[in-house]
Amino acid sequence: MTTSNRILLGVNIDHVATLRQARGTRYPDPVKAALDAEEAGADGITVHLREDRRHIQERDVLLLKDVLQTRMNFEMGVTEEMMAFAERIRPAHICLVPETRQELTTEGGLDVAGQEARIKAAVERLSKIGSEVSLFIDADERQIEASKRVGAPAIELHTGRYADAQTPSEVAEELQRIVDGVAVGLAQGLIVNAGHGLHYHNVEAVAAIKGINELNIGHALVAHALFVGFKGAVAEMKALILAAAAKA
Ligand SMILES: CC(=O)[C@@H](O)[C@H](O)COP(=O)(O)O
Ligand SMILES: NCC(=O)COP(=O)(O)O
Repeated sequence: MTTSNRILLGVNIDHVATLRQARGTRYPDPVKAALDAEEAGADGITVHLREDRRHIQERDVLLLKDVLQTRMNFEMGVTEEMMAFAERIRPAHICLVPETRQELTTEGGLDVAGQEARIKAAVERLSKIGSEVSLFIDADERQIEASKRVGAPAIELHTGRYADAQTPSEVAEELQRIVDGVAVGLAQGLIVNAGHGLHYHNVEAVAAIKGINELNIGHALVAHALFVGFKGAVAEMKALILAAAAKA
């Protein structure tokens, strides 16, 4: 089991694109946000090219591919269209996520256990282009073990339920679910990332879980950037997670 306190910050820039798409303008440019994030200490840049193109567009992904100094984590649904696009851009990391048109945001984890053959085929196909494939799943032992069986080297635990928890006991219960999930993932030899709904006020407890490789954070950073600028928002988050991991 990894016991190192090293933790990485993946900055998700989707919601810079949400603001742009709201008016159909050329600004704000998520590519500029990515470069600013890198300057402020981001270890990687995450983008989710949704089937409905509500925020990130192909143009963003293609430009990022050329200009990123760090690495791209490309989130995608398991569809033929996305598989073909990923084969074209060959991102360093690919995270397979569940997607439905009506959802406001990604509501739950990918059901790997319920569709092992399909996910295994996708992992095999995407691994051939040299990408490290991770599966965005709930912190559920069954899903983590299935992720190992389908050959994914990495998982990203969905922290949305923890972020949405209201009472202290719910928060503690959801945090424990993530702590347990990390332990199961590490015991399976998986790289364990986490993300979704993480904010300045709830991130430290997750960053303090030993063995987590990377946190992917977007919405809270973009919101805070309105008041302190994108570089400031990223630098603040990075300092917070590094301090939390160092104290653990
Ligand atoms: C897969 C995931 O965790 C999502 O957070 C996504 O990356 C953000 O985009 P949405 O807000 O459109 O769900
Ligand atoms: N995979 C989670 C992610 O990239 C960021 O999610 P959020 O911070 O925008 O909720």
